[in-house]
Amino acid sequence: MAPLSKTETARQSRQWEALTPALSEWILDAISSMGFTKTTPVQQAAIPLFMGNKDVVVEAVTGSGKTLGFLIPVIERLLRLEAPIKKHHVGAVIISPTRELATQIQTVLTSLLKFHAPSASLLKTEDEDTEMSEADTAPPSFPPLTLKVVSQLLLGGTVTPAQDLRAFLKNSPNILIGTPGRLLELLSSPHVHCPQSSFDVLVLDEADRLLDLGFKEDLQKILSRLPKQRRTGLFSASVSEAVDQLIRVGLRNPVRIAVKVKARAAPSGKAGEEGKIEDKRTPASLQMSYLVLPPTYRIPAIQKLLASIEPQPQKTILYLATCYSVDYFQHVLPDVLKGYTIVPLHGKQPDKGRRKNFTKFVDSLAPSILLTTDVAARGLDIPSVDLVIQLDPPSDPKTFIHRCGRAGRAGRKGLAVTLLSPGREEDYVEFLRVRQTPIELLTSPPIVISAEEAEETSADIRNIVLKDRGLFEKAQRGFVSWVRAYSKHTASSIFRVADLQWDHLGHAWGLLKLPSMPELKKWDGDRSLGQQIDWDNYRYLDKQREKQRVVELANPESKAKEAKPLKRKKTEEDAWTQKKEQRALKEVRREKKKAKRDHERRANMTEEERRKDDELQGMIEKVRKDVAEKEEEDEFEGFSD
Ligand SMILES: Nc1ncnc2c1ncn2[C@@H]1O[C@H](COP(=O)(O)OP(=O)(O)OP(=O)(O)O)[C@@H](O)[C@H]1O
Repeated sequence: MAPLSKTETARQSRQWEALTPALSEWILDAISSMGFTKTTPVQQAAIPLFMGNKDVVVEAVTGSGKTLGFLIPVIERLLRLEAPIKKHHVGAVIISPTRELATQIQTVLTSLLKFHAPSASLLKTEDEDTEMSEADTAPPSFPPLTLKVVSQLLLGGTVTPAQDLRAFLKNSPNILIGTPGRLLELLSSPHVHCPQSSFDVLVLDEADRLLDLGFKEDLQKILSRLPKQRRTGLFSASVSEAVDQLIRVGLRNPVRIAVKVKARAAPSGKAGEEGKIEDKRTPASLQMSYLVLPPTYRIPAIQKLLASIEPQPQKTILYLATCYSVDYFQHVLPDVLKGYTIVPLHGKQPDKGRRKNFTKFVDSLAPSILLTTDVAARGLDIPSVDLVIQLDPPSDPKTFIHRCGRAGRAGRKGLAVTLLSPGREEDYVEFLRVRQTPIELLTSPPIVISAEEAEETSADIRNIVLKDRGLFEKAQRGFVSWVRAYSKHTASSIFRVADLQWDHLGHAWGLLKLPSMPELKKWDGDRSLGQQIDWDNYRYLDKQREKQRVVELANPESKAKEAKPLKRKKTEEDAWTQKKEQRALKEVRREKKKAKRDHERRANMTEEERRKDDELQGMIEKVRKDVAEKEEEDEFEGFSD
């Protein structure tokens, strides 16, 4: 691949009008009305190449304007075809890993197309919902051979595949934007055509994520349904080795465009010595920081951070490791982080709720915190997010820059803070530095937490849990899922279950006892966490559940009787639990053996060899765990809660 000369790019003017080939007048109008006076560096480099006849692989920091960097060339290419694309033929496909991101791409596309009269005439307008006369709302008509861009959004969970097909047949879109599964379903229909004569361009947004194990198969099937003669663009803030594989499969002599940021590294400490200038994979406007705190100090630290940042953060994203942890903390945090609207968002929420919550966060006028998982790590463009907090670093280090990059977008100031535990987790800082993602200790605002404050917050959380037995169950489930996620960190030599301080974690979560789980088999600490709970009088807030509990408590036989019809399910669950425990035990044993082997193998390695070895082992481990997790999730889906 021929890398683009950076100096050459820098010399060019950053005016939209100066791009060659020149953009259409209506696109220039659209961009100017959006208030974008200059191109961003990635747009400057990618638009002319992708509009011309080049395949591109584009890596540019989060929030740097990649969406327009591919949408403008896609539109321009379709509108420069010699004749309109035939009915039920597709000219372009844009693939995104999440529904939210696909929806966002569609929104940006629509806001551009409003400026293209022939395409705008086919957009559904708000007027359709008003009571204007037909004559007022009738779209202007254009000769049949006028080139137009019509798009369709394809998302799992919203409408059925049959409805997608019906909409396709009715509107005959020439751009499809969607998540891989739904796109594949539509492209598999014999009524949807992508022949060489019509199909022009494919875009993979967040390309590296699309190549992760979960999507790879669908993606390859999609590729097999598209003609080989086409333009292809891969866009992401983190182009990994996996993308290099795809380049070999689907791209022709692509140009690689890498827009990185130069930053001065932290000085070595020697007198008069300045830090070196290094490449950074995160935007200059984003301050990337960390705090080292024991588990019980973390929520008080978040309280303090929110209180000491000036001006007060209006939109914050707080990342947790799992859906079940979000499901638990959404009930606890409103009482602990007072003054903030807490909005939960995770992949196990029903689709309608997920969309509603996302809109609630985006539209909120009050200071709000989106409590979420990696489902909201990539691509989401909510310009008013000024703070990102990672209560847990992500299992996959690639996700790290995407999570942080939800703040500090398009040159706006942002702060991303990652919370690490003292000890081995502190090695994560160096681990990130080597990956051109330097983070620095947060010193301003200073966050100092006393042991009393930490204890008080744990007690507050526990008191919230004590009000509802249902919350206790959510806490237990959330904690187990968190431990499981922790054991799956790619950087497995940094995040080790064996190093976890169970009692501290239990208090930090407000647990009333530690759940019984294989990871705790050999732990001889106090599983009751020093709590004396009157379990018989510990009530559910939910009236139905409480009634049932009281009946069962008074008459244990009725419980046995009631349980009878469920016997088959119970047996299955028991078997599942046993199987899970055995698997986890095996895992613990294997990890121990592996740690011993690794120690012997690495004893004579240089630091560089060790770093490479870490990367390699991490990749192997991730593939193994992804497969195991998928198997386990498939089993788990079979049981209702
Ligand atoms: N030329 C421009 N000038 C100023 N702002 C711009 C320009 N182009 C795009 N933006 C704005 O920058 C923000 C980030 O753009 P976008 O979402 O495309 O970033 P991205 O590079 O795709 O980020 P990520 O890697 O996180 O997906 C958006 O709010 C967008 O409207």
